[in-house]
Amino acid sequence: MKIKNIIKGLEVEKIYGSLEKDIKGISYDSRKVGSNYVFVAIEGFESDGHKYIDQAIEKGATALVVTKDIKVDEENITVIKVKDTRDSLARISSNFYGNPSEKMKLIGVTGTNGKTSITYLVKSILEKANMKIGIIGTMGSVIGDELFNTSNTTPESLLIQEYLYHMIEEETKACVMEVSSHSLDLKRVEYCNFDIGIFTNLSRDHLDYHNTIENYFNAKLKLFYMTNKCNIINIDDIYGRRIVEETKDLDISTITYGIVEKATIYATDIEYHLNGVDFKLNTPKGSIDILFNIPGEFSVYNALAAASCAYYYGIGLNTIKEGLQSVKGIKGRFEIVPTNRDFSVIIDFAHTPDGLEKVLTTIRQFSEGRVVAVFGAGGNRDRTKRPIMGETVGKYADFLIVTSDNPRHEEPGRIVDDVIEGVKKVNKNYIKIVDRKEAIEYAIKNARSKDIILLAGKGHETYTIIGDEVLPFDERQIVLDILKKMEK
Ligand SMILES: CC(=O)N[C@H]1[C@@H](OP(=O)(O)OP(=O)(O)OC[C@H]2O[C@@H](n3ccc(=O)[nH]c3=O)[C@H](O)[C@@H]2O)O[C@H](CO)[C@@H](O)[C@@H]1O[C@H](C)C(=O)N[C@@H](C)C(=O)N[C@H](CCC(=O)O)C(=O)O
Ligand SMILES: Nc1ncnc2c1ncn2[C@@H]1O[C@H](COP(=O)(O)OP(=O)(O)OP(=O)(O)O)[C@@H](O)[C@H]1O
Ligand SMILES: N[C@H](CCC[C@H](N)C(=O)O)C(=O)O
Ligand SMILES: [Mg+2]
Repeated sequence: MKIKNIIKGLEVEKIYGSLEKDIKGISYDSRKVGSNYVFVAIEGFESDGHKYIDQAIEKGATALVVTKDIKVDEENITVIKVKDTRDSLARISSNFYGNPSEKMKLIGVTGTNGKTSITYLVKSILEKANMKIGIIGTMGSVIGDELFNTSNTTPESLLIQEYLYHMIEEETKACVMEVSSHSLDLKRVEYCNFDIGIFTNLSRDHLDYHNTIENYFNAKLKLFYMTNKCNIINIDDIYGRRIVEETKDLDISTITYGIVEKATIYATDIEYHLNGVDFKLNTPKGSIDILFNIPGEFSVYNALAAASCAYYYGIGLNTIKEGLQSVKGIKGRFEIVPTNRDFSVIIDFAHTPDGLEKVLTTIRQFSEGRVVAVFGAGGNRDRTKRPIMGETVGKYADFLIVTSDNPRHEEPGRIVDDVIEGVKKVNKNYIKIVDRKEAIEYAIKNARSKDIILLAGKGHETYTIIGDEVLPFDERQIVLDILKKMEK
């Protein structure tokens, strides 16, 4: 594609050189530049792409998108100066891949907890309505039958556009994408043509990045100004009600959902079980009973969000029911590990105070023995949530094993101490075992009859991140290995 076509709609400050060159690809990482590429220089948090321009040219870049005045020795290099290279990356990536989001139904899901869960529920329902649907999110991107691992929940704009392009090629005409607050702030989803935006809830997380809850909320709010057709909002959440208020003058539909407040789509007759939750799904077009296979009130909210999305697309209640009920479970979300013993082990991705409260209160509803929690907090992430996580778990569990969860570049023992600071506030029995494998082993070896052991924080992850290293760590396997060892 010619440069002049790639930069359509781009706000340009200055251009040097020809716009007639044919471009084969785009990269914002000098190490991944190929022959006849555009290199987009981004000033990041750790480094500055402008420092790597020479390397980019060496590797074959023939055009540069920059924010700084730079001197290029080579002739024949086109330089395009812009105000914001993250925004420009999103614009040119969308152009390069033929603006794929305009050719499909794109659904964005944002909020602190529940995004991944909802994407899989939406996929299940839409598939029952014979729509082929892709996913972009924490557990990777699903295009056709293939899963592509991504390191971010919402990848960089270039990758989003590439994935959407491949979805179109595969005749997947709908995509449900998790839209993180970082991605909204860092313009990864700019120029995405969203049909629908779904809001789950907002609670404490990511203050390392946003500093205040208000900034975090404002980042999420952006999605609901980007949508073209419908906003789907949980109005039992105070921030959900604010979104409805803030967007009330927009010329698009709003569907509200909830259990407590009077909403468009709501649940009644909720009956909780350890293996799921039953409820009546009520819509303006009628009601239907749902037997949902993931337990907890939070699961009712996730199901309502997904049902609202299907409802907007005109999918009938029976199909919605079929789609929701055919989800037998989602990896790492209230996943019960078979132990064949008289105690239970549950793996769950709760990694925020709210997520922990939700999953622990669900377990408490049915526990006959002790509730034992093995958990920690991630390194190089929000520190302010750590003591609150400790306090929350202390409130709802009977015994706490405080351990590590992806220490990244922090000292694991110190992260554990930050969590314990909160545990101490509630005067519960706890033990500090920094090594997570040893912590799990301790929980299992000391399990009593009818105990429920919750392994929280890692969910679907089958690795642990120490420094920059990603090492294998699959809790399912670890539990099974410990049980086997105990049999000997
Ligand atoms: C804080 C943050 O989001 N940082 C993201 C950001 O990195 P950065 O701006 O710091 O990049 P940098 O390292 O300073 O480099 C600047 C530029 O120089 C370039 N470079 C660098 C070195 C080199 O040799 N050559 C070169 O060209 C880099 O490619 C980059 O373009 O841009 C990168 C490329 O898109 C992201 O991978 C990176 O995510 C990091 C890894 C991250 O951990 N992000 C987390 C906090 C995040 O985004 N999380 C959310 C939410 C999670 C959830 O709750 O679900 C998510 O969506 O994943
Ligand atoms: N609607 C909800 N409200 C509160 N907690 C929830 C909800 N849904 C799920 N959870 C809890 O949060 C955990 C993470 O759920 P999920 O992966 O769906 O969230 P997410 O928003 O995608 O998280 P992330 O920001 O890491 O991508 C679950 O394992 C569960 O403990
Ligand atoms: N997407 C979330 C995942 C957290 C998972 C937990 N295992 C951790 O490492 O903190 C984040 O990056 O904050
Ligand atoms: Mg997710």
